[in-house]
Amino acid sequence: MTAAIDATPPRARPKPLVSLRGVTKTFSNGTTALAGLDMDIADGEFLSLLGPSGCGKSTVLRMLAGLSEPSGGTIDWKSATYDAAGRPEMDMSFVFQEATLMPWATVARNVWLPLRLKGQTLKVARPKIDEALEMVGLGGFAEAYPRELSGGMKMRVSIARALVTRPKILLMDEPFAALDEITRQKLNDDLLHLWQTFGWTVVFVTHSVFESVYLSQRVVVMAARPGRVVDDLAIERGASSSADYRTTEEYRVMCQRASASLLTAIGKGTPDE
Ligand SMILES: Nc1ncnc2c1ncn2[C@@H]1O[C@H](COP(=O)(O)OP(=O)(O)OP(=O)(O)O)[C@@H](O)[C@H]1O
Repeated sequence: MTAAIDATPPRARPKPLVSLRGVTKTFSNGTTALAGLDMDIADGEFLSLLGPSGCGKSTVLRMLAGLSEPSGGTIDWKSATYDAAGRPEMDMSFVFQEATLMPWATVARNVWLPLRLKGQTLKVARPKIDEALEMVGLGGFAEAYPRELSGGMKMRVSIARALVTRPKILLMDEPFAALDEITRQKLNDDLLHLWQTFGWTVVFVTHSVFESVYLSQRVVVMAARPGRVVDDLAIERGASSSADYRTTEEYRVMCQRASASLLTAIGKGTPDE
């Protein structure tokens, strides 16, 4: 006789790619940027860090990238190999708010940079450069110079430069904050499409409620002084396609919830239940 099978197993939680436990960061001038951060980031997840200026969003990103060490607590990459200095070797790229392109170099040569630093010649790297430029919709601009490009196109080059190493993890620090609304929405759509196609893990820092809810599966809301997590919202997108989602009731409700959390984070309200 077989044992009865529970027909309602608990919902499987995705395996964490990285776990942060009790992470603190105090700078040498005494500023406590983070006070005891606990967070799991799942493999393949699109997670946004949303919060007011100074709540430690960039500090979290920099620590994930290994550019800054925590003062306390642990950052545990579950399946990483480690380099000689004890840092995890991850297929990871960083995109900053500024495109930071070399003005004297063509688009192709700008995108080449990370591979050049790994010792690849332009000739060897070329197929990967062209592939990355195609991915961001700049297939015809390889020989253009940054001065010939709009702000949105420069950011696309910056994203192509991040993608040229074919990373599995993308860390993005307010990449679209300086762009006009229409360009930003277009880049949001294209980023979402790329994420849906390639399944990277994305950690995306933003001040924008609308952007965070539109892009993410999870929005982690942070508060400042000291930096901490105050809410963790799962975004259920349902069946809406990208473009339609912005006009749905689900989107409006989630934006309202994230806004309420953000207002709480800056001390101007209480979150909705
Ligand atoms: N190198 C540093 N030395 C001293 N203090 C720092 C340093 N870097 C950041 N801070 C401080 O740590 C706190 C968190 O900074 P962080 O840049 O992570 O915040 P943020 O949420 O990303 O802000 P913003 O949205 O304005 O970019 C802030 O008070 C900031 O002034």
